[in-house]
Amino acid sequence: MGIRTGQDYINGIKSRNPEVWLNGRLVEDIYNEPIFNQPIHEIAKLYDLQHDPIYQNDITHICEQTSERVNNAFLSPKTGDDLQKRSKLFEVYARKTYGLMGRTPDFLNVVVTSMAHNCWFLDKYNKDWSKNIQNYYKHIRDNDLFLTHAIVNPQNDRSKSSHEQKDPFTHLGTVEETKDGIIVRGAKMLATLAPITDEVIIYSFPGFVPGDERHALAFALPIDAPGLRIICREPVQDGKRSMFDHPLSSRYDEMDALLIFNDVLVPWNKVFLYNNVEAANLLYPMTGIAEQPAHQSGVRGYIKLAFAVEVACKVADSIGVDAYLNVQRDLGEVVQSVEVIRALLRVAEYEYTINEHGEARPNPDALETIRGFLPEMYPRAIEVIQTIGAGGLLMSPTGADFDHPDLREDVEKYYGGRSGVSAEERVRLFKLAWDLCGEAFGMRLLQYERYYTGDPVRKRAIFYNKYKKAKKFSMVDEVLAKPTNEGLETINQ
Ligand SMILES: Cc1cc2nc3c(=O)[nH]c(=O)nc-3n(C[C@H](O)[C@H](O)[C@H](O)COP(=O)(O)OP(=O)(O)OC[C@H]3O[C@@H](n4cnc5c(N)ncnc54)[C@H](O)[C@@H]3O)c2cc1C
Ligand SMILES: Nc1c(O)cccc1C(=O)O
Repeated sequence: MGIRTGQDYINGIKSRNPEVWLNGRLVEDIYNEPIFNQPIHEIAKLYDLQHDPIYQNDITHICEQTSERVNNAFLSPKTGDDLQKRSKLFEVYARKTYGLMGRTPDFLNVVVTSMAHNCWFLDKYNKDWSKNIQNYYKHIRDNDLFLTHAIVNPQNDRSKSSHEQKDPFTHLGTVEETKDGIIVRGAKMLATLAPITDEVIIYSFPGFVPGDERHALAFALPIDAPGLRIICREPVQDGKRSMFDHPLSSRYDEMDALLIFNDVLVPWNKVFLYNNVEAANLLYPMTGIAEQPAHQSGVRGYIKLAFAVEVACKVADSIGVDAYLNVQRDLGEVVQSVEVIRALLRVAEYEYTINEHGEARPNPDALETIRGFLPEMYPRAIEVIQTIGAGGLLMSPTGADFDHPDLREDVEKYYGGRSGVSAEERVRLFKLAWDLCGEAFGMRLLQYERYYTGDPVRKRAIFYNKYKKAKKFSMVDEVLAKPTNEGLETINQ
């Protein structure tokens, strides 16, 4: 089949009936559910880009194995040029969604591509796991599927390991083996976009300890697998909000969900790892599924930060406050933060390495530095929007006020910006800014940047420890090894 259109994607959504709970009710029709409908259309637009002659060559390629056109997320990067092709895809998708949708189809398709490319790792433990991931990769590539994932255990008691939780099946685990596959029970979080995807892949961040064997597993399933329950977080919009009043939250809200597996059968051919703590802990560091999606996150995060910074600059300009030194300083700072991320991305993409398995990997230090700083830079950009927009962010009238003839004159007079900025221009800009920096939608976007990659505190600590091992701080040793009487000898002669 190869690349799908937006309509193909929508037809897929309509053909399935996952068990999705939203606000205490079972959603009967995912496509027509107002809260999901617009985000479905935003994803569909990305699928359509694959057929758009302006974008097609930038985001797709002809598959060597099938001679069909497939998305660049399925390209196993072997050269720097391949990394560039991927980068182009990430940038196109991110620009179309302003970086606000983090888990567009490219993200997990890159994860599975990397796992399959590094099947040597699974091969060491079990040849079937390795074969299964390779077949799964072909399945999602050739059917151009959209995946969600859940790699974190629910937060019940973080001071205890999986097998120490009150109920042994709080964290997802295997109940039994059957001739058809494994039966799994328990929960996993936090599956972004789950209700509007085709399939789910389950694996874990490292952290299992001996005793956790039943929880150490990886597999994939269709999103409507019998027994899989999806409980959505409270929506940040009702699906009926006006695009005038909420230009971002009405379009780009990515629903997040908890996945509960009520004795779900995972067929053997979809099991990628099972009953093995060591393999489950090494999957993330060994198969490129940290670095390859971090490239997507880096490009997407760059666009999102650049977008927030543009909003800050436009808000300042629209009310003439960017004439003040303090405002210029803040704007200069956040513009520089965008430039820092842009530069780091170039380092990541050009200082790549080819590993012994022939896979091109972007520079991990640069990507990890992005992952370290974005959770600080993005909230700072949001703070700058809040500070510069100040009370005006809360004062905006609604689109309905603009439409009412009795209010028109007041609205035009009192809501306009600096000379040349009409009331409608300014109000629409401020509403967009408020979606980003004040609404629940914007706060979720901020929380996403803080936590999408795991706990930033522990990530930084891991980075430091690796850096220390690799660099050994040899310049200091070198200078200290110099003779302490070097200069004195010549002076005394
Ligand atoms: C908007 C959003 C979307 C997301 N989408 C996805 C998704 O699609 N798929 C997915 O799998 N995940 C997703 N995530 C989840 C993400 O992977 C986790 O939020 C992240 O890994 C952090 O884990 P946690 O939220 O369980 O926090 P916790 O690990 O519970 O941490 C909570 C706090 O306790 C501290 N803490 C906890 N344990 C320790 C420890 N051992 N040592 C020191 N400090 C500790 C942390 O520093 C933190 O401050 C998403 C998260 C967000 C916010
Ligand atoms: N956050 C990640 C995820 O959810 C899947 C794969 C990789 C990551 C990551 O940031 O490393």
